[in-house]
Amino acid sequence: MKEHIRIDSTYPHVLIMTAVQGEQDAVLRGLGEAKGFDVRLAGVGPASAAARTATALTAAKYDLVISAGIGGGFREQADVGSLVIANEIIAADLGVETAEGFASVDELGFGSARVPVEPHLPLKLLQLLKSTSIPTSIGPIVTLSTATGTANTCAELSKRIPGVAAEAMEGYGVALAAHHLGLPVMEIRAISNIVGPRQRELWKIKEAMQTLETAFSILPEVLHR
Ligand SMILES: O=C(O)c1cccc(C(=O)CC[C@H]2O[C@@H](n3cnc4c(=O)[nH]cnc43)[C@H](O)[C@@H]2O)c1
Repeated sequence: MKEHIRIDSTYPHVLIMTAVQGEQDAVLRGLGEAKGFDVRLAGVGPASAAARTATALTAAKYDLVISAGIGGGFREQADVGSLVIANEIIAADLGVETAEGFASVDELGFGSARVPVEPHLPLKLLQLLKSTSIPTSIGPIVTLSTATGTANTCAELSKRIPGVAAEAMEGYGVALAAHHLGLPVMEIRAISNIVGPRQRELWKIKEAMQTLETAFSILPEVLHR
């Protein structure tokens, strides 16, 4: 008789938050029959994401929370078609403007605009993604309530946050709700466009959804399932 070896997962119940339905569908296609994952809609922007993640976290017990979807990549850090896994999730517009420039809530002493991520999982996912053709990088992902639409804002963000790899609009909200409950977090973004002057017609949404699907087909293996 075949012997079945059971490997207990450190993360038996995982909550995945996506902004919109298309992203949710891509993640669900990737996960396939994998057990232990709930994929919920966060809505667009950090406030909606925080509120809806907090609601989901009061309704059930989870061991890991992931913000996932498409995102903008910073030139020379993350190309369209690539995947970025966060090593830090940063609310890039949470602070004040001063005559000397932007000052974050950290500098003002009002909490932190940065949420640390689970340190081992990004590298494990990166390693397993080597079996695919998806270029993958690990770096800071910023959350903004207003998506960047000019070269000036893009340059300012790159200067202020060294190595910033991607931007999206929900990560910090999802991460903060999880962090308040002591839960580990991740953010995974499939790059649909380059951050800078807004050129919506150039966004490669279909390709980014395919990248997202592939990443989530690998994730159960990363979490030992
Ligand atoms: O038009 C569509 O078919 C479509 C399908 C799925 C998603 C969208 C979105 O526009 C989602 C917005 C969502 O995407 C993130 N995102 C993507 N690129 C950026 C960016 O350059 N800067 C900030 N956010 C970006 C973001 O998280 C939004 O929630 C459309």
